[in-house]
Amino acid sequence: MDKNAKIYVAGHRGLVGGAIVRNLQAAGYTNLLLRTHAELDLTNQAATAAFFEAEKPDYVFLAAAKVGGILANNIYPAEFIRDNLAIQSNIIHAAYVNQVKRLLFLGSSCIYPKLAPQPMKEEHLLTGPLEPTNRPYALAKIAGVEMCWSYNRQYGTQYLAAMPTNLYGPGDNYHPDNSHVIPALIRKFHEAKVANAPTVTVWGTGTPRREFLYNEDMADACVYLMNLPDEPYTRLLGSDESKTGKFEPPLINIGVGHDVTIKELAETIQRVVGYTGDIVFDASKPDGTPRKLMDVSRLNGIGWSAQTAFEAGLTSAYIEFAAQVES
Ligand SMILES: NC(=O)C1=CN([C@@H]2O[C@H](COP(=O)(O)OP(=O)(O)OC[C@H]3O[C@@H](n4cnc5c(N)ncnc54)[C@H](OP(=O)(O)O)[C@@H]3O)[C@@H](O)[C@H]2O)C=CC1
Ligand SMILES: C[C@H]1O[C@H](OP(=O)(O)OP(=O)(O)OC[C@H]2O[C@@H](n3cnc4c(=O)[nH]c(N)nc43)[C@H](O)[C@@H]2O)[C@@H](O)[C@@H](O)C1=O
Repeated sequence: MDKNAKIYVAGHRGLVGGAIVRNLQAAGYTNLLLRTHAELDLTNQAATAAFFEAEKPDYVFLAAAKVGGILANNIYPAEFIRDNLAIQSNIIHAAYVNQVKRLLFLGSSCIYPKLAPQPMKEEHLLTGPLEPTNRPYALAKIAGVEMCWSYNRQYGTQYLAAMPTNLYGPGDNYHPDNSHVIPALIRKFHEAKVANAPTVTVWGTGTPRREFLYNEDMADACVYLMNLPDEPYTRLLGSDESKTGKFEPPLINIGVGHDVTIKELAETIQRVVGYTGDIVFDASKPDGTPRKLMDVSRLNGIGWSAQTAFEAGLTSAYIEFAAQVES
């Protein structure tokens, strides 16, 4: 991307979108196109089409989505499938109509089957049933991958779908119920420390395994992918199955390549926060997928790997959260 290229970051106030903006600005990109949800509702097809027609971005990072943790996915399944299908469909089509050069669509590791072999490779997509707690969201994201692939095949576009593992970091959503596990536990341990509470309750059995990537690393991977030279970028764009007979969607996993149990995660956050009480597990809450570890060899093979050590990333996230609640 030229430093003055017009770059649209959809979802620029979110955990990932915010980090992409910081990454681009630090690298000297000056022509960023940003709209809040209130300024442009991306579920509105006409408004999205008019925005693209007026602004004609060169590159698009599609980081706007309806996002939440295991409970939010369970409580609001209609919103998770409807909003995500609408946002991605409106943006991908408007990008094609207005000749966007490259688009990076962000999906999620939950697109893979609940019991996929571990670590999960890109080729494991659509090889088995999905995890029920997030199937509506996962199906929307799978449709996004298929849409990128279809537009690439029919129209020659250059749309790539990146599938991040679970993310965390500064700018996260710390809602007590709707958030993901890391921000939820940072809040729970901090509040228990302040209140001198004897226990903190962690959902589920503590046995599921999760892989976590720091949001600034995620942003770095996104910008790295967008800036790849034609070779290897075009190699990642998938092949036409009707010609090659191969199932090769334009897909790339983004992760760190190792995981921890929720129990180990809780103990690490307990240490980072400095909470001295006990942890109890509430097995009446869902565990979700038993394990979803990404195979990141495709990403490593093109020269990118995550840099932030887990405890250092958790410490930065906690410092930001503590500053927020104290201000
Ligand atoms: N967080 C995670 O652990 C993971 C995230 N992902 C994916 O990464 C991407 C980014 O997620 P994340 O940054 O965590 O999400 P956030 O919830 O932090 O941010 C989402 C952003 O999308 C915007 N948005 C939502 N709905 C609309 C709408 N209808 N119109 C316009 N803007 C809208 C919000 O705008 P506003 O702030 O103005 O309301 C917000 O900036 C998503 O595609 C998500 O599925 C994938 C795996 C894990
Ligand atoms: C990113 C990813 O995020 C979601 O899938 P998930 O990985 O299951 O997400 P989660 O972070 O909410 O939970 C991870 C694990 O942690 C346990 N857990 C313990 N205590 C708390 C807790 O207090 N809050 C939460 N949220 N979870 C907790 C929880 O029971 C589960 O076993 C989907 O949105 C999915 O669609 C998606 O893309």
